[in-house]
Amino acid sequence: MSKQMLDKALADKRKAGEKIFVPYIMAGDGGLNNLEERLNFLQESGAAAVELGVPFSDPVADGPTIQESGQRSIANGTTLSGIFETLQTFREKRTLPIVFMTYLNPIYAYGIEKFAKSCEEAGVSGVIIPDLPMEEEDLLANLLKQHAVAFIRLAALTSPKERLRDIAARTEGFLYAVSVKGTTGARSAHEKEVHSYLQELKEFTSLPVLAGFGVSNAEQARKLGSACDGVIVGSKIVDLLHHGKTEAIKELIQGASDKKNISVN
Ligand SMILES: O=P(O)(O)OC[C@@H](O)[C@@H](O)c1c[nH]c2ccccc12
Repeated sequence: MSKQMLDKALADKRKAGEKIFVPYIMAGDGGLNNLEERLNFLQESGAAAVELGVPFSDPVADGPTIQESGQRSIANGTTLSGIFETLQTFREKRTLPIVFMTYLNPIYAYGIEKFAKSCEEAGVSGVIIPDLPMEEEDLLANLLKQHAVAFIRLAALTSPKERLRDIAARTEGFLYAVSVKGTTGARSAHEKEVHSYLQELKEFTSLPVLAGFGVSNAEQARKLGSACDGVIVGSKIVDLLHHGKTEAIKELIQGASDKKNISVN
């Protein structure tokens, strides 16, 4: 059921000819009691879904902005159980699909089977696990399937073509196209090869391809979005939220999908 919610939300955007915008926020940054309000705000601002970070002490793929956000969240006492409980409290009202971004360790510590079950119960539509290589994913993949939770795979710029094809064939919900070589964080520009990489990924899957990493303004979002189905923005959103600049978030989301201004490369 929850996977369906994600599939439908993304398909609706594509049918309407709109680009997909998925903001990332860290659960528990500022306290878990702001979560419902933040999700509502992002939905009203035009987000198609939200990537919700689960804080972890050793986040290998996170750049400084997301790391600090995770540390604030941990200092607030955020746990995976607490996040599930909070999501449960407004599950019925919620129409915005949520995907978790978490590392394998918190899932292991919580219990893999219990994790898949809790995702279903809390209405979590999908999960992204950046430190779980394709070769090791079987056990978790089956459990997630049983509980109708989309297992969103990540493609990397450095992966050979055959591997990208394989990853694209396996992904569920959407394909996360990591668009920089390195960790998360705002960057001034993307490398030229990103455009052809995104177009190639589009050929490998009929699911939406979303570009993430290094997108921090509407122009970058439109540029990358013109080669795929939309973008994921993390560090910039986390930073603006932390400083209470909600208007700027609205402008960023709306500017990213402004059809009048699509720049052609
Ligand atoms: O922060 P950026 O550069 O906008 O990138 C997105 C990113 O933050 C989010 O998707 C994310 C946060 N941590 C991750 C770890 C791996 C993959 C993705 C992520």
